[in-house]
Amino acid sequence: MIRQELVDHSSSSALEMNCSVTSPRDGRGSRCGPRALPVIGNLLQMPKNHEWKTFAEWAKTYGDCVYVHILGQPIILLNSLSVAHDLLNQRSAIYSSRPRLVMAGELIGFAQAVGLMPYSPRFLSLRRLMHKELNGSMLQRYWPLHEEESRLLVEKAVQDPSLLQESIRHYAGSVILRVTYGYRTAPQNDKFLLLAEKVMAAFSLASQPGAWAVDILPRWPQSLPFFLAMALYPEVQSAAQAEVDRVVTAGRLPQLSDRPNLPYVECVMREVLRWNPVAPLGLPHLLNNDGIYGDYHLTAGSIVMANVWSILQDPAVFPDPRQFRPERFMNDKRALDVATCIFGFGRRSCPGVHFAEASMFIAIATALSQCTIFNPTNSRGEAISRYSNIEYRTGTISHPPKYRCDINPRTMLNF
Ligand code: HEM
Repeated sequence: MIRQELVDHSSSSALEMNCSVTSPRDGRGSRCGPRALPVIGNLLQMPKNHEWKTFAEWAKTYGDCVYVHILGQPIILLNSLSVAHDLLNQRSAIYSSRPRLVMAGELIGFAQAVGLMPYSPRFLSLRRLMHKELNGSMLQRYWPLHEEESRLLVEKAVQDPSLLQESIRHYAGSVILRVTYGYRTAPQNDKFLLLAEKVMAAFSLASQPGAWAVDILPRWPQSLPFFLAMALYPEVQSAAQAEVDRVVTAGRLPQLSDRPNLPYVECVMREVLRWNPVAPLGLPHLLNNDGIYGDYHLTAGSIVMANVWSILQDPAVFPDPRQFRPERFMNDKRALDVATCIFGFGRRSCPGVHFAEASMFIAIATALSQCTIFNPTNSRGEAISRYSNIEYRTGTISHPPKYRCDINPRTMLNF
């Protein structure tokens, strides 16, 4: 994934990083990343998939701040929350630009997308606009829309579970097209949704690190892990359904105004986000001034990536991290704080966080109130269990592999 991007960067000025960390105690120098070859640097060591796992392994040898370079482009990999917080949050004034994506940004034309823009006056004014539109009381305007689209999603899922993944994609695209253009999508084969999907696919091909195109078609691929988690953990599903049934009186569907009264469902949503983060390495930041951090001298022009996946798998904060356990968020402020890194850092953190959470929450609550999800199978039709090795797809956006599950309507169907 990084390779493509780094070729785009190979023309950048000779960037140096003093990565030799001298221990103040014994004066011996130690390296802070895998040994690099002349010119190509660490190109051959870069993993081809699931980079976040390799980066977490490197951290065991080289520490939480790992340095690599490819064709002269320095890359700093942050593998713990404290380092990511110190640099990307505390020093966000100099860690908030974006690397230049020649192929996706300039050739294909995504350079004007907020998510890819360098830190500039134009970027700041667009961020301010987004903030106004996507925060506070403004968000409530979208509640009826989220509720209606969630109902349609669950209705479709119950009608034909084999189309679950398509229905979720349709849901995500519909919400955005309605909010952005006031356009209502057709139930099937909507021409604009199909076009948007093609654009996303082209962008993904052009440059994986930027495959987010976040401001064009933000997605909720997290709804996919939700259905999978419920099928794998029926006891969680029952507990969440019991809470929904207690709060949402028979004859109506959940609403976003019910959210404060559904704390367990809230924890289910947090756990869905944590369990397999949608963007395991977030989006790359660019350091635009030299900086000193402890023994490290970090040079302007370095790409900085936080390993969100390894932060969210830290057993000290999330015991048994591979298990889906919403209870871990009940009354645990530290776990809740750590989990905020799912939405990124500092001045580039996701401006759509509250919008995204509202949309996810109501889709989850509606599904829990209306259906039971069970019997998960893989693409070969074999049963999968919570102990199966479910390898998520690699890329800037990490999706679960194709799976199927059965979805039965519950007795009180309110559509
Ligand atoms: C589950 C859903 C979502 C997740 C997990 C998510 C996560 C992220 C992450 C990790 C970043 C990069 C942050 C960084 O660079 O430090 C980001 C950026 C961004 N997100 Fe989201 N996002 C979600 C949904 C949304 C939605 C619904 C919107 C819009 C309504 C949105 C708009 C954006 C924009 C515009 C950026 C670029 C910000 C910038 O570069 O300054 N996102 N998001």
